Amino acid sequence: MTAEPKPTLYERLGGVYAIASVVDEFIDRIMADPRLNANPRVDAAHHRVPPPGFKYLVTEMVCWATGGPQRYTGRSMREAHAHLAITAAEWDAFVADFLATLDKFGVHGSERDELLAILGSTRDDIVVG
Ligand code: HEM
Repeated sequence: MTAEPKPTLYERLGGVYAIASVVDEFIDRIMADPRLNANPRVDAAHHRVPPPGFKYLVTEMVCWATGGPQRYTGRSMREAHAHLAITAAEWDAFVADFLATLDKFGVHGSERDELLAILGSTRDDIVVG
């Protein structure tokens, strides 16, 4: 008997349509979060960047990072966030928003843990100090 290969995280999440739906809700949530927009640089960028393009890039990145066939075409995390001076407290608010979105879509267990690990792996490139 040959063991079936474990489906990728991308497949277990439901592929691009499911991931794009989660990103859509998540970006709406963070762009309106007063804890994040209290940082004037984040607030300014959130009002300058058109949400559809932002959602497109984040969807591309999540699909790529979870093992999907997409390729991320945006800037590196360090390059995209260096000018924003994001603090540890802002990072924590961002993660709380992410968890609230996963709850809303019923993403639990291993999928939730694996997504949190991917998120956490970028922290040092995004948070200053
Ligand atoms: C794992 C965590 C994060 C991921 C995966 C992520 C992903 C991205 C991506 C893909 C872009 C677009 C890059 C490009 O334009 O080429 C971006 C830009 C941006 N991100 Fe994040 N981000 C993260 C954390 C954060 C946090 C914590 C904040 C705010 C507190 C934030 C605020 C922004 C803003 C405001 C922009 C637009 C910057 C600009 O164009 O001036 N991000 N992010």
